[in-house]
Amino acid sequence: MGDKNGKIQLILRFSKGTRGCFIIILLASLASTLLNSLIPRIFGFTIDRVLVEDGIPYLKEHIWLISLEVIGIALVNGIMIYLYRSQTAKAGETFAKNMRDILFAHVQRLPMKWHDGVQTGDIIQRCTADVETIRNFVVTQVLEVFRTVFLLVVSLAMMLTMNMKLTVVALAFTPVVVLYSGIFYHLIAKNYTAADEAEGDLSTVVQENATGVRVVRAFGRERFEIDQFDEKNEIFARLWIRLGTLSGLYWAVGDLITGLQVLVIVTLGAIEAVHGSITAGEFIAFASYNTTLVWPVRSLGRILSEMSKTGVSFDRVNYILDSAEEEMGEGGVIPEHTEIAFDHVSFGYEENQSVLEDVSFHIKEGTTCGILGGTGSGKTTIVHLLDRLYELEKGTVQIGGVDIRDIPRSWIRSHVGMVLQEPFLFSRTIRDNIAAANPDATMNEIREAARIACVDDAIMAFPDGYDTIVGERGVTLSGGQRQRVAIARMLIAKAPIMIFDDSLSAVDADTDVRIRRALRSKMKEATVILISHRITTLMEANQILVLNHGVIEECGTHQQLIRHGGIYQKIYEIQLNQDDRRLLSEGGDSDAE
Ligand SMILES: Nc1ncnc2c1ncn2[C@@H]1O[C@H](COP(=O)(O)OP(=O)(O)OP(=O)(O)O)[C@@H](O)[C@H]1O
Repeated sequence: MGDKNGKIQLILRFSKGTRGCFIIILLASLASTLLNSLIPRIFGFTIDRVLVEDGIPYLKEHIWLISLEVIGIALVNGIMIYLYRSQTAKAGETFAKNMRDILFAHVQRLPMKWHDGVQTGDIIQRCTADVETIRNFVVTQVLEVFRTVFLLVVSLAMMLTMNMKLTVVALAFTPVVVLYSGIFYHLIAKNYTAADEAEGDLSTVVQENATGVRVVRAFGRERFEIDQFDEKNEIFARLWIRLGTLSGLYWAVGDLITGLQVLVIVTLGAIEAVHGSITAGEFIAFASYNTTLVWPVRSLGRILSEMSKTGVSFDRVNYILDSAEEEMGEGGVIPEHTEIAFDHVSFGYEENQSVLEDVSFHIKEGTTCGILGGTGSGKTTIVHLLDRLYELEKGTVQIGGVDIRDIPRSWIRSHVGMVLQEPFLFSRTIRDNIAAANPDATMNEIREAARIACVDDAIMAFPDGYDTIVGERGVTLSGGQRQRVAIARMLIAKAPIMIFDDSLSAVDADTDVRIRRALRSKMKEATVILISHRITTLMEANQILVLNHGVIEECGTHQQLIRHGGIYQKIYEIQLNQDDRRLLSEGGDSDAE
């Protein structure tokens, strides 16, 4: 169940803004309990002192006074219940909102390595279902604890004033209920963990299928995916049925024990009344208080079983909050220029994995460096390290002569602009997607960026133009259009370091040339890394690195590499077909050589 202090601190964090509500709820609950506890006493008093032959004459004549008293109590009680319910709703929703806000903000700041290790469905499960379990417990069960304690104390006090012996008998059942509740507490916790995790697995399958629906259709994998879902669904249902059965058993045993207790008290109470140790009115009031006593004991069991679920959910939420956020490193050293240097860098995402091996290169400020390499050769990894998405293990990476570990991450993120091979666009308008990198950008700037990315015409051809919603709720953009919108998004950030990670792979060779031409002036102002499988994309670069299985095999300008006669030259020969010859003659009026 982890560290109790930690949990209390978490509850305090989540309950910000709800403390006033909780105080009102507690007071209303206390008042309501006290008022309710008066009723059996009034009934007992009426039976013993009013309805009997020698009853109080005044009250006999004015019996409505007793009714008035009961109505008054009911009225005030109603107000208290209203306060209790309305404040509970307010506290509950505020509590859950705080929890979701804190979790979402934290997930945003967790390092890439953390995201690599968890499934999306599991994060969703922790941020929704687990939050709901905790909310439910805190606003209903925790308050129930107070109500239960109030009821127990008040009922016991009333019972003790009437008959000590019967009270002791009534209390004798309590340890039994507490003991069996404790046993169920552990059983339910164990089963709830499995059921909750199964729900996370199920969410992952649904989420992956919703995202990858095209792949599923394209490969005719519907049957396989349905079977896969059925299997997870079956496990999920089985675990929840088991949990339900366990709860059913728990309630049945609980009812049996409490039923027995009531039976014993009514029998013994009746015997006492017959012997005259208590009056008839007291017997009725006592039996009534006993029922009220039984209820808190029963509810104590329920609280324990809910607590076991909440403990599991708390640990699952805490797992996210306990994970260290990315250190933004404010107050570090700010580089004065954007020369990039990798010095003897070796890296693997996992232990004993070697993705980059002793990689060293320099990119002068304002120049373009092309990277060519086969699939999985480590090109994107170089970008990840430069953007400090992963921590370096061996060697150094510098920007402007400063080790990137000394540069604030926020500076790096706002000065390194990136376009990925499969860019992600939000389900918002195209305008919002482009402006995501600079919310203050004017419409003119947005259109200018889109023009350079050669996507303005395509956007204007949509009926809603820049207000066209992208993705699930709107227009589906082609792969090439998405890449070009992402290029526009990067341009709007005006980052002095620009990275194009195979970001023209989905556009045809002609458009590739057009975009590169349009980008030329922007690229001259920046330090650029251009990653591509296509030599025509890279050939204008000031230097080109050829990466093979994480090692830099060749380095030089296009002409130097051709002359060198290595891998680059071979790839060049393979790629150089008729079309490319034409493009080379059009686009190859290079600045580099
Ligand atoms: N998050 C990760 N965790 C573990 N291994 C990873 C991770 N990302 C990449 N890898 C592995 O690192 C190696 C290099 O990947 P990288 O993405 O850098 O290659 P790439 O040259 O960009 O490939 P491509 O051209 O196909 O995009 C691959 O073997 C890949 O499986």
